Amino acid sequence: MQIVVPEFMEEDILRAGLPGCGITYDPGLVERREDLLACLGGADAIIVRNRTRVDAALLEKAPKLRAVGRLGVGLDNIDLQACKARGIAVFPASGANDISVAEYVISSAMVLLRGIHAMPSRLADGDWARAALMNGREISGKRLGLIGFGSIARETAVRALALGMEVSAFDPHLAAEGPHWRLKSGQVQPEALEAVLAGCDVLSLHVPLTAATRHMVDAAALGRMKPDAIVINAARGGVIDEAALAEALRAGRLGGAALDVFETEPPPQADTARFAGLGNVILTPHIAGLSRESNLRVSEVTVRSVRNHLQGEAL
Ligand SMILES: O=C(O)[C@H](O)COP(=O)(O)O
Repeated sequence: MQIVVPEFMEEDILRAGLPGCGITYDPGLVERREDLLACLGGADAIIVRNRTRVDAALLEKAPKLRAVGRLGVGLDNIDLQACKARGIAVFPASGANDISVAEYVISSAMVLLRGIHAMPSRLADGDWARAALMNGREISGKRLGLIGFGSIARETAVRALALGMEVSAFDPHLAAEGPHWRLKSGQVQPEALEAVLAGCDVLSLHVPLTAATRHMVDAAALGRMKPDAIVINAARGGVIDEAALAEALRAGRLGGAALDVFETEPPPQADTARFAGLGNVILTPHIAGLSRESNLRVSEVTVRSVRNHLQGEAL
């Protein structure tokens, strides 16, 4: 069996989990599209992160392909319909990076509410800016608003409730009544999108990027929020209108933002320059779901799914 992996993963887990397979592991292959397409002729499975476009052109070059392993949960880089039409199974690593993303959201919220993220460099420059920071806010008693209430949002809510936050969530795919709103650390309040936006102190996005969610948080949505609210996006860049967010921050109509994902990745300089000079912003290079622990879990889950599928089909 032939497995092609054009993006980074835990190589030991890959090789140990697929013994006897021919493995092409080249984390730089994603940058060399022609080379990637050229080595798919005999591939039974491909394992990707979010940068490999698994589209009709790629599938055409992979006539034997039976499985796509996804080292994450976002599937916007994969043509699911084309895979389905060919009978190719797609395996996201559901659940494997939930905790990492949830911890990213909570830690960003705490740091932005307190305003402490810029302090090390200011102090190193000799700026004892005590007065500027003594109005930092506690997370306890604040309201977290979630857009989307899947498993990552739930892990985030569990932690927020344990820290004394109130949590409300908008998810049109879930019934307003039901046990799914009751978590081990408390109760989440289902709300309409408008109510979540208007009532929260911290907004966190947890929806995939689809035609329906593109720019779901636009200038109008941001305009409904409290002027000191924090916006956190560790979902997908296109869900929020980055230009509108930067404008709202610059105009002082929001309290701060943490962005881990961008409309284009890596973002062109003009996109990140929008946030230059803003003291209340954290920008990170799509790492919310990546940690030592989640990298291991994600690789293990993905290898297991691909192996089980290929073995099952071979029987
Ligand atoms: O979709 C995800 O789970 C995150 O984007 C992390 O996965 P990735 O690094 O493989 O994109």
